[in-house]
Amino acid sequence: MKPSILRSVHSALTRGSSQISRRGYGSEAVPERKVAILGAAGGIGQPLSLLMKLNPLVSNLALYDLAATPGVAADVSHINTRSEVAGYQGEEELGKALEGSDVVIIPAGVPRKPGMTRDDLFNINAGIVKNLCTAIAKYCPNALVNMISNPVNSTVPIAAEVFKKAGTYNEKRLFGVTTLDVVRAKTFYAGKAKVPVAEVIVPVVGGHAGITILPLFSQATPNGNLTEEYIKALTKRTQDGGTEVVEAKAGKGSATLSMAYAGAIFADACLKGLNGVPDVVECSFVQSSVTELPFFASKVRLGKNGVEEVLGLGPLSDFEKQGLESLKPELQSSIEKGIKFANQS
Ligand SMILES: NC(=O)c1ccc[n+]([C@@H]2O[C@H](COP(=O)([O-])OP(=O)(O)OC[C@H]3O[C@@H](n4cnc5c(N)ncnc54)[C@H](O)[C@@H]3O)[C@@H](O)[C@H]2O)c1
Ligand SMILES: O=C(O)C[C@H](O)C(=O)O
Repeated sequence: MKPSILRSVHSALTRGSSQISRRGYGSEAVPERKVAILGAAGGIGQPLSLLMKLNPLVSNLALYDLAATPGVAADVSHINTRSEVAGYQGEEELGKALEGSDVVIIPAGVPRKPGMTRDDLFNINAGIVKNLCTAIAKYCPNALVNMISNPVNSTVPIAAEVFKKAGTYNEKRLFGVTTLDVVRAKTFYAGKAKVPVAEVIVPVVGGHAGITILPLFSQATPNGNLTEEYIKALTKRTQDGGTEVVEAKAGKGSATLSMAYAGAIFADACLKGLNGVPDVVECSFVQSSVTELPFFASKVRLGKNGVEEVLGLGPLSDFEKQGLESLKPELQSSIEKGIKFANQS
């Protein structure tokens, strides 16, 4: 990697600490923050471990998986950045990995193969998420939980039910990570609108599967004056972005590198919020009253308690209004499926 590229990756991930410095703290005064990654040896987990090791807001990085974490942790720990890295392997070490965590990121679970929907992962991943969340409730009940494991539309409600049963549920602290949808929407929009990708802002709302992913290109900036035909094509490409990668990988999994990038951006936003950086806003799938659905992705203001404010949808085009109505039945049934699973097993 060219030094200039490394510098921009580093600066994208360090904006939080520089804002803190500008607000009167020395870099040594950045608070201690422990981040745990569950599924750290996987396709997402490894590059995400690397990116979180580059984040100066992290003081302790706990890498947990069923196997192979000693190697990943030894490797990542040689990088000369702030955080101390520790690897934890097997269920008996899960408690130690979680204790004291401020943010827990969960990419544990199986990925799709061509021809599968995210819901086809439910039977395996629902149980994994349930067990991990049971441990989170026990060992770090106040952590912010960043759920990456699919199907996110169901795994987030599962986590909520597990936390409710344990008496630790706080709706401000549970997030479905939908940042990859935003990352894709920005990239695809910039390409078509011929605007600098670094300047693009596009909210993506709804959920994280097929038509439940609703990019709001009518609110995209800079304004690219795209025709309705282009907007429809961009919407479809964003909704099918995960499938595009699954097909290109031809049986070798789903998005890992772009997801690690997206996961690192979202975790960084959570850390900035915890540290009191103002105006940190990201889209996320959270408990919501923006629509009649109990969970919904929209812009969320992050702060010292996690979610400070769930922001509304803003003005929608007719095409987006239609998309919103069409996604509701599928999203509702995925949410109900998660709730039912958590309460029956
Ligand atoms: N939210 C999103 O935008 C998004 C994007 C991409 C992938 N995903 C999802 O992320 C998940 C992981 O994808 P991947 O490509 O990294 O898969 P992977 O198979 O490469 O890695 C998953 C890792 O999870 C580990 N694991 C399994 N059960 C575990 C348990 N009980 N405790 C701890 N670790 C456990 C495995 O050992 C493995 O290392 C999948 O469900 C995938 O669909 C979500
Ligand atoms: O598509 C998948 O299965 C993985 C992930 O949800 C994605 O959007 O890339």
